[in-house]
This record gives sequence, C-alpha cells and structure tokens, in this order.
Amino acid sequence: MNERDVLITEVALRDGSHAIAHSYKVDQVVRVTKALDEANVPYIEVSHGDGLGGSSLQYGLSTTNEFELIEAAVHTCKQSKIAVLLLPGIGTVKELKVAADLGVKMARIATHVTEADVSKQHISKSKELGLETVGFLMMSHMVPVEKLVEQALLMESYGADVVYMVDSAGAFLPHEVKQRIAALRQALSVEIGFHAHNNLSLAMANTLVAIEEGATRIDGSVRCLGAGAGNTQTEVLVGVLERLNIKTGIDFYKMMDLAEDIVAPILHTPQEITRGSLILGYAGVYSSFLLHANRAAKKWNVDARDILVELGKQRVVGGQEDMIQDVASKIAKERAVLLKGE
Ligand SMILES: C[C@H](O)CC(=O)C(=O)O
Ligand SMILES: [Mn+2]
Repeated sequence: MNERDVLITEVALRDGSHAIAHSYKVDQVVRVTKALDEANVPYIEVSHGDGLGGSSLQYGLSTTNEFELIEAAVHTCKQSKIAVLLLPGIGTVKELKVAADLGVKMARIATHVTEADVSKQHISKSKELGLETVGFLMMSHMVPVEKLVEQALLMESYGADVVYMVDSAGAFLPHEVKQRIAALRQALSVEIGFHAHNNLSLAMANTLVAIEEGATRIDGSVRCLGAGAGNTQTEVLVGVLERLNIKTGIDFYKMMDLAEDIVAPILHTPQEITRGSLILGYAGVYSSFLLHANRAAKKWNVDARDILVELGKQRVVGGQEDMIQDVASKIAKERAVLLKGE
C-alpha cells in the first residue's frame, strides 16, 4: 500500500496545538501517532504550534516539553516519519539538532512569505543533518504571484527539497490557488506543497485545485484539529482522493476511526467555522491569532471580530502576537471615549 500520488503530512499534533492552547500530553501524542502510523500516514508533524522553541508567554506555554512529545512520537512509529516545524528566530539550529538526534526525519523551515532569505541558514543546517527539508512560505495570500515565485525560488536555491505555499489565514479563493500553484510548478524544479486553513470553508476545494495544478505534498489535520477552523480535514481528503483515484496510500477506514475515537475526545470544543474563524479568513489574519483574540476580547470586553478586522487592516503577521492586546485595548479606549461623549 505504499504507492502514493500525493504525500500527506498530518499536522494535528503541531497546528492543532494552537487550537488546544498547546496542552498536548505524551499519552495523547502516543495514541494519535500510533493510530496514524497504523493508517500508513507518511508524515506526522509534532512541535509547539509555532514550531520548535515556541513555548513562551508570547506564543503560549506548552503543558509538556515538545521534545518529550517528539521523542514519544518517534518511538511509536513503525513506518511514519516524524516532522518538525521551525520558524527561524523562534527556533534555532540548536533545537533542530536536538530534533534530528531524537530521530526526526523532516524539518519544515517556515518564514513569512516575504522573508525567505531568513531561512537560508536553517535550510542548510537541516540538509547537513540529513533531514528532508521543506521551505514553508506562510501568509502566502499577502503577496502577488511574482513575489511568491521569487521567494519560493530562494528557498529552492538554499536546498529545500519541497516548497510549500501556506494559506495561514485561510484567505485564498480557489482561482488564486490555481494561478499560484501553476506558476510555482512552472518555475520550480522541486516538489510543491500546499497547506490550507478552512476559515472560509475552502480548504478542501483549494487543496483539490492545488493537486490538479501539480502540488504533490499536502497538509491535513484530522478532525480539522488545527488553528482557526483547522486545516483540510485529513480523513475527508483521503476519502475524496480515493474517489478521484489519486493514491495517498492511507487506510481510509482507519483514518475515520482514529478521527472519531481518538482525536475527537482531545478537542476542547468541536472544530467548526465560528464567527471568529470566519473573520480570520475574511480579513486575512493568521489563524493562530484566534485564541489570542478571543482572550483579548474577553479581557477588554470588546468584539473579537473587531480586533481581527483591525489586525487584518494593519497587515499584522505571525510573531506580532503582542499587537493583539494593543489593538483590543485601543478599541476599548475608543469605545469608552465615544460613550463618554454621548
Ligand atoms: C506557525 C504557524 O502556525 C504555521 C502554520 O501552520 C501556518 O502559517 O498556517
Ligand atoms: Mn497552519
């Protein structure tokens, strides 16, 4: 069952960390990894939601040290490869080396879509450590096609084996994905990947378009356990691709069973497109900002949607989480001034 047209990376144990406030425990990771391994999922990403080294007051403290989770996942797998995410500046080459020593096989080096140059050192180090290396261009919706291609070519030139277009905000429309993946396919020699978020309910449609245009690496999160409204739902994607005769090598029934029996109980609330996640996609805001915005809304007694729309207007990007509190307090103060004037 190892013939695969598309290689899926399951991201619930990394992107999903945002949705459950980085509270993964070893026994949860072992149960999910074991089931994914038995379902023959090729890659499973395990890290803090913001990648290696993400555990902090700014991004959210992890309940369990991510290296304990990674080690447990590596030891659980018989065939799946464990991947990690690293954002240069949050994680360092030191953490990358620890991950490689623990038996991780793939590193995904993520930068904002205009900052691919920042990935050079980490991509080189990852290759040197013998890891399959992915360049991960976040918030790709924020730039025109030409810029995206330019940045992807940089990552390819640094030695990335795969370059991903990442729809961090779940803001892309299908025709935009089509145009961009086609342009990437034409310009690059390496494989192209696509990572979606379902904030506008377009993750599946966008993923299918990406595959049609030549993307061969696709991310999914089982039960949509990812930031915002989650990612392309892996078990659904496996079924849809089977109907399309596109081979993933993944056991469809096993995926359905693990989604229902193992992953659903981990969710704090079922993943759905709430008004908060819908606004993320609409305003083009980083999906992992949702929990932070909800908390700030509560603290300042303002509408989380107003915060997210303002963050979208200000084109705030990952790493600027401190802006969320600033924006919320500004909205609260403006409202107080208005009320006083009435
Ligand atoms: C650090 C981010 O959560 C990476 C990601 O999954 C995205 O940009 O989307
Ligand atoms: Mn994501």
